[in-house]
Amino acid sequence: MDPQEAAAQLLSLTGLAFSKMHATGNDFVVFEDAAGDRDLSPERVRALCDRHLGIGGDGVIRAVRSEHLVEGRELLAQDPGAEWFMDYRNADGSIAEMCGNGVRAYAHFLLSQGLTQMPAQGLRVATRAGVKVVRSSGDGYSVDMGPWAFIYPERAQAEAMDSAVTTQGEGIARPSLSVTMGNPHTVVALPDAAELAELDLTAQPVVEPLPANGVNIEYVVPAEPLVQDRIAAISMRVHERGVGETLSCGTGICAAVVATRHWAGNAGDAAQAWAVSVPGGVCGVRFETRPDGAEHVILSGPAVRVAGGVLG
Ligand SMILES: N[C@@H](CCC[C@H](N)C(=O)O)C(=O)O
Repeated sequence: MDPQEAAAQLLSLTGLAFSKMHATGNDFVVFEDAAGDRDLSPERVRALCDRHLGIGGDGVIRAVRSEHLVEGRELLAQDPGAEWFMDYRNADGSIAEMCGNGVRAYAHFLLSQGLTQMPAQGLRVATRAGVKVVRSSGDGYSVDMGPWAFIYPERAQAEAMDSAVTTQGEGIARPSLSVTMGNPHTVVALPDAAELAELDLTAQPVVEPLPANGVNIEYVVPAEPLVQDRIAAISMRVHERGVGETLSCGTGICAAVVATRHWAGNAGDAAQAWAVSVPGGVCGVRFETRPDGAEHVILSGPAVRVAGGVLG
């Protein structure tokens, strides 16, 4: 970003109190705007997220009372407990439907700033991908991320692959599987940890076909054997839509588990839970089937408030 432009954008936010949060290294600038008065333009988001000229982050999260946003009011009408809306923006200023690490960081922000308390049945957070329920867990927070779905269900079921991903510096298109967790993901399996470590994710990988609104891309290596002591383990790196490579992506972790389980067939059925290692730490994933038959993905992991400050 141009330094003068960044300075001007930050000046326009003078006095804004913020927290710097992270969840397995996926980092966010989080602030309260209860009444939804702040114009969170893409330029302001880019300035806040700039790692040299701003605070630095993979995204910005604005805490708005649901009643003050059109999307929030719609959710509140069905779910009066969803008092706070997570307004999530990627570092490039684009809007994303959902953020699995962000929602844990957001819950931790609301609780640590005294903006809400943890109800016995869990904290209901309104997002553009619906209401998510966050609970305290042994490793920090767990989130019911809702049901998963294949983006191209027919191809996914018939061929277990539905798209191809070409990564910078590689002359091959690798087969992949596309999953929505409210936001879009394409998952690629790699044979071993060395290939995962060597990937060049400094440029946007090319995905064919590209989902209409772009996609996050996860590269996974399943443990060998996949399941030990009823825990399935995978390692993952991610290139996030609107950001670039990040140290972790919660929705990406869920999508990676869904794809790996699909590929593993019976071998994955023995797993009670999944442990996903990313450069920023480890998250847990498990599945829960609801009475209506829908299979929900439960994501768990830490959330940390690193620091707080005031702009200007
Ligand atoms: N890091 C997030 C996902 C953030 C949004 C993503 N970049 C998108 O555009 O969909 C996560 O933890 O899920």
